[in-house]
Amino acid sequence: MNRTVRLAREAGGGQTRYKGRPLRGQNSPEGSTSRAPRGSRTPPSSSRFPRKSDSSRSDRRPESRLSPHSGSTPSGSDRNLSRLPRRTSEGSDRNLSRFPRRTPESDDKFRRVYEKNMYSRTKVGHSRVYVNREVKDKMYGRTTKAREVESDTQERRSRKWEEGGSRERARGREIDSGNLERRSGRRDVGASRERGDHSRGREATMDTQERRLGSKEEYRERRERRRNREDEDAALPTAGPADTKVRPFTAYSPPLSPGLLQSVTELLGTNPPSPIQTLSLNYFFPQNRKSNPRTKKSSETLLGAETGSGKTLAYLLPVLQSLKETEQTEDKGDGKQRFNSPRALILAPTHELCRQLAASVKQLTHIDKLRTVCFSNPIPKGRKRATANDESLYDEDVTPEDYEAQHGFLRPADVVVGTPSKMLEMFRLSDSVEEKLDEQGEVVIKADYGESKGLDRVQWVVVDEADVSFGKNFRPATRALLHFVREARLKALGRSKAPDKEPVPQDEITTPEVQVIEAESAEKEYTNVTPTVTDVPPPVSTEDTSAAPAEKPTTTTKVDPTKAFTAPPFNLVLSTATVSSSLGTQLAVYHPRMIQLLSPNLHKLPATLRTEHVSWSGGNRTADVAAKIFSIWTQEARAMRLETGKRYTSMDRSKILIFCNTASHAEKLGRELGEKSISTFVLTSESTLRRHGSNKHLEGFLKVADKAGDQGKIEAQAKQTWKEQDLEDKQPVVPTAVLITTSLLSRGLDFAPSVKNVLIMDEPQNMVDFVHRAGRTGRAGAEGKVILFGKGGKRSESSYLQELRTRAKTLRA
Ligand SMILES: Nc1ncnc2c1ncn2[C@@H]1O[C@H](COP(=O)(O)OP(=O)(O)OP(=O)(O)O)[C@@H](O)[C@H]1O
Repeated sequence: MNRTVRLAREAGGGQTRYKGRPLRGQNSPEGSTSRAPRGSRTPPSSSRFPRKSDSSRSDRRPESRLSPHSGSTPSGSDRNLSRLPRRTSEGSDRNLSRFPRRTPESDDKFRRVYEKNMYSRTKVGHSRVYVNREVKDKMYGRTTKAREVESDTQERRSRKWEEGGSRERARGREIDSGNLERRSGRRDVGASRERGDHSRGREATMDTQERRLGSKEEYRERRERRRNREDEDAALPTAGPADTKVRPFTAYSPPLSPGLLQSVTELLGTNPPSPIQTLSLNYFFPQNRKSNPRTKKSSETLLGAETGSGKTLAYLLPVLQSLKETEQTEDKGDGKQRFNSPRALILAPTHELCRQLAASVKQLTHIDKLRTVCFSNPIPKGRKRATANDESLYDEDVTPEDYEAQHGFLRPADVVVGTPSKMLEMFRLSDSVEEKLDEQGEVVIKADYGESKGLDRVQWVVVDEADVSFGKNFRPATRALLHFVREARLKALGRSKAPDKEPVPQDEITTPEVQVIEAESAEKEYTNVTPTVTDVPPPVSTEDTSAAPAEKPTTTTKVDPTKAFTAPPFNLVLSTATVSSSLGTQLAVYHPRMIQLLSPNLHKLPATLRTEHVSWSGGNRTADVAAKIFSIWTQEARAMRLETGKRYTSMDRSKILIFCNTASHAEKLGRELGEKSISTFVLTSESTLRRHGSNKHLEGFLKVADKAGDQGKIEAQAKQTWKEQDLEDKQPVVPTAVLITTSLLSRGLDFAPSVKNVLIMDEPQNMVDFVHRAGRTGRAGAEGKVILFGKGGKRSESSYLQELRTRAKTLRA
């Protein structure tokens, strides 16, 4: 016999296994009470395999596992063969009745399979030998942990196989007995089994299955019918399996127009869609999906995904595609209608974000030519600012008339971007909106408004940063605007009479077929989206209770439960990185049918974002911040020298974003860092720069929504300018690399990848605030770091910060 095989037998035991279970004809080597130790090859005990008596088991247990180098040959191959199950006089009958007869061939086959599984071929010196896996692990330094994991997996598989087997057998018995009963009228099925009449059982099983399933075609037809029925039955919003297979953007064209596809390619190159984009595209363009598990129409959708995950594109693509598709039909009228009103409204909480979103829309539609107006870009075309301080051109002073006359929404506008209150003002809906509780404790939205203009064609309303827009400060304006759009749409659809009482038929809405998806795995670690009884605001009704003055009527809008549950006559899309408990409550009460598309990493920090906690030294806090900033730049300089051998200049410094809690604190920090030769730029809600209607002052910090590579070009240009100035002035010019701000800039803004560090100086107000501040870096797979100041000994660190530190760890993706 071949030497290598002999070595193998010596090294191992005589237990014969196949895929984690003992081979047929062999009794389980496991003891009746003891469980197999981890890492051993013993299969879990199973009633399927009869156990041997203890004495016979001890015979079979290997004394030692030997190294192939030991050269000792304990009792050789014969001994191993003798370990194969022996038929004891007491067990043999039972074995014979349950298993096929053992033959030399079958024994040989078992041995081969056993060796294949237990042993592996390896090279020792110049010869190839079979060695026991455990020995091999030791030879190659494989860790016990790795072995344990593998062994656990095998054990699990083995158990699964056993369970599956027993289920199968039970099912077989059922069918078997039923069939036998029918065929021969015999009730005593046990008798036939005792006689070993298994062939009849098998036949019966096959017969029954064939009769049950019918032909393949019949089966498919039935399956199709069942699926269709499920589609009809699926109540909204039901969870269905999400189609998360990543396809390139090109796979969505059509329906994505070639123009949009080209713009996306210019922006992202060949990058595939992010997970939330895949969810969204599969949902809004279901015709593209191969599997179509459950589809149902819905006009309300929530997109939830971590910061920097590409939610903007996730909602813009379906909206812009839909606008492009319906453009033809819209233009068919008298040719003028299109110019009267926008077809999509995009709401965002800050002017900075509105401007950035508008720039993104413009970039995406520069080929398809959809017109975009941003109400936060107030300077009318053709007018130049007289002086830098020309107050008349600030945001607040731009009137709807200005827009109408020179810039505005009465000219072609497919998409309008703005904050909710600016929209109300520009559409002449309201100067003031407030939410109050009336005497009965019901929520009342109070608004003064003029004639509702220009909202009758709105097909899409997108609410970005939905948890802020539906939060305490913005809710009255957002809800009021949604109310007015709804009214205008119903009027346009000829349903102005008692609109609150009857639900709006879905067919009248240009809603695409949608897939109902809810990612189960979404972490809701620190927010509770299920409203509690105390959370739920009182129900809503619309009722005119106050007499309206002739020109500017005042309407008190009560929220009405019937109205709250009817679908809006337009598509409503909310986008957020945090589903806060108050947003959850709002959705449960006002939009119970909303479909939620949630990325599995919702409420997690981006995977590429690192977190650092820094203690205060106990002295001047500004000095600590300055020290941190210099240490960041010093590290960068060292890394650059090592990697490229080049000298690190002030132009090479990465950008740093610092968050404070108040405007005054931000201003003070800016001043003090300036004294330490750190050039900073401070932007808070009180800064006059904000009112100039452009994001120019944030240039270098914000990402430019333009062709891929343009960001790099812009930064290179900026560096060049600095260098030229430097030469001209013969003065060292230090570009501003530190932006100090408050939570104002923590929402939605897409900062450039050069913003690599975010410093959180003051304790964020809550976890949501922390997630958004931290999320300004580490975006779209770029590296980033968030540094949270305030860590100290247990005494100096507030309990809140301690909690935040612990939770930040759990937020790792
Ligand atoms: N598929 C993609 N591949 C690579 N980069 C992408 C992709 N989609 C979007 N991006 C980029 O990711 C960045 C972040 O996108 P976006 O601003 O939409 O994130 P977000 O999820 O809205 O973040 P936030 O929650 O902070 O608002 C943008 O610069 C965008 O160009």
